[in-house]
Amino acid sequence: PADGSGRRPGPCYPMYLLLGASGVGKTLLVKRLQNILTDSGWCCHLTLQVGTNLTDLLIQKKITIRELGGCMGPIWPSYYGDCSSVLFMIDAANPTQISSSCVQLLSLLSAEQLASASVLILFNKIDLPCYMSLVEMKSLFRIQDIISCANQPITVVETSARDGTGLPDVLQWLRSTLKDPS
Ligand SMILES: Nc1nc2c(ncn2[C@@H]2O[C@H](COP(=O)(O)OP(=O)(O)OP(=O)(O)O)[C@@H](O)[C@H]2O)c(=O)[nH]1
Ligand SMILES: [Mg+2]
Repeated sequence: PADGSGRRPGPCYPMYLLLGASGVGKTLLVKRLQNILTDSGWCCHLTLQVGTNLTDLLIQKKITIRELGGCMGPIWPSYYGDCSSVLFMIDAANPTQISSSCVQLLSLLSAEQLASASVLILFNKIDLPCYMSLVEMKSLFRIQDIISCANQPITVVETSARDGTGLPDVLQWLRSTLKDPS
């Protein structure tokens, strides 16, 4: 039984990477997704590892989400080989972080190991009054150019991990990535 006691720390597939700068809301997102799934009768299992959070969610089948803290940015690429899809989170209420997030996003999109990964970009914290709208973000961030130049299928969502806005879209994206085998 998968009760966690004798569990090896190795990846369970499919593996999703959850990336983004420090404090954008990755850990809260995963907790919220777990709560939504648990409330609707699915079971979840959370494993904590040093520096990385591994979360198993049951969505039709079991998937594993590995959160890599923003402070681990330099070693993100060492996890690319394991993963089938990427969730990249941006704090829409923190304009000063956007250009560095843009650089991180471009570098992950150009990584050879992620060439066939599905990518979900989350603009989080849209509950805050100072958040930038998707229209503003798109022009600042040139998201349209990034999407059309990338080889990966990219989906963009606006979320609030705090009040739950957009989280059904995240779950729907997770399900959709399970449907088309990549
Ligand atoms: N207002 C608001 N606050 C949020 C939202 N999502 C996360 N936060 C808050 O932002 C802070 C950082 O959230 P975390 O989930 O710890 O961020 P993280 O991306 O996991 O950060 P690292 O693990 O350090 O990389 C916490 O105080 C959260 O409560 C959101 O959608 N809206
Ligand atoms: Mg975290």
